Amino acid sequence: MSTDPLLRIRDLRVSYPAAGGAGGAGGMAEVVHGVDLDLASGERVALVGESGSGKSVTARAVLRLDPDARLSGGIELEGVDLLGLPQRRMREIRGGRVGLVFQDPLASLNPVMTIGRQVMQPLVIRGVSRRVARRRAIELLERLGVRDAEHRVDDYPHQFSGGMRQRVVIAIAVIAEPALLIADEPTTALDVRVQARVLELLHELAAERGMSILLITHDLGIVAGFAERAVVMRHGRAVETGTVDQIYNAPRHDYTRALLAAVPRIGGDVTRPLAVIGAAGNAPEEEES
Ligand SMILES: Nc1ncnc2c1ncn2[C@@H]1O[C@H](COP(=O)(O)OP(=O)(O)OP(=O)(O)O)[C@@H](O)[C@H]1O
Repeated sequence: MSTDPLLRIRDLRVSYPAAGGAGGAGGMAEVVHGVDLDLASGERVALVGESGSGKSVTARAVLRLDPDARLSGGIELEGVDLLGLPQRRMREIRGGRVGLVFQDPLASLNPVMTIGRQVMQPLVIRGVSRRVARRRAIELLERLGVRDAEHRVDDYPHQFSGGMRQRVVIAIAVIAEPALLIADEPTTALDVRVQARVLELLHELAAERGMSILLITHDLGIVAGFAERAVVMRHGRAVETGTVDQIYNAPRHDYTRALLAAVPRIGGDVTRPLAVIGAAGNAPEEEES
């Protein structure tokens, strides 16, 4: 049996045209500096780090979503080198073998297309009949907790709440049964209770379908109950990779310790101010209250 990972990223470097011509050769500035990441079939991995650490750029590189980005290194999905594929094949992979969920559900939905048509679309463009696609869309929305989905498929996005819209976005991402779901801060825009439910749904879907998930988050607090492994990113580099248990209980890198210290803990002292992550990656500054 093959032990090849579903996704294998090696020495990934991502550069963008540098503003004002500064930066590296050819006026490019490198923002991701040689990231390695493996994701096994059915595995849930979290990519964690502060804003600007390169998490989204890494995730977007997997699907080659930024036409301006120059990518080097290796990205293999199911043994296929994605960096060598023509754009036509990449379009098949997006929404096909790889589903995508972004932070802002409203921005990801078309305001003038019904929910049903948007959820059906990945199936319809892959040749499934409208009748079958509509049925599958209704079933999936119901599975994701959209009540009365039979009728609500004919609504428009503005008629859905934020949490319900994020379920719709998840439905669009998974309806074609991807092997991998990339979820970039999928719950950041939601209130805490809805956040927990959406993460639970993603977890259940992954288990039911054997789907892998790459969860991108700045919030180490949500990783423990969700992922099996985590990759901690800082300044465009993966500074620590390990099981969630190891990362939480025996972090090796100062920066990981600082991120952990910033997570409010249930049962912890809620009057203590949150730790601030030091600019040089030192232990967090703490203030007595
Ligand atoms: N299209 C782009 N052109 C130039 N630079 C970019 C582009 N997209 C991202 N960057 C830069 O790459 C770096 C990493 O950004 P990235 O969005 O991956 O961070 P992140 O860790 O996902 O943070 P956030 O949670 O804020 O999105 C940042 O310095 C950002 O300014």
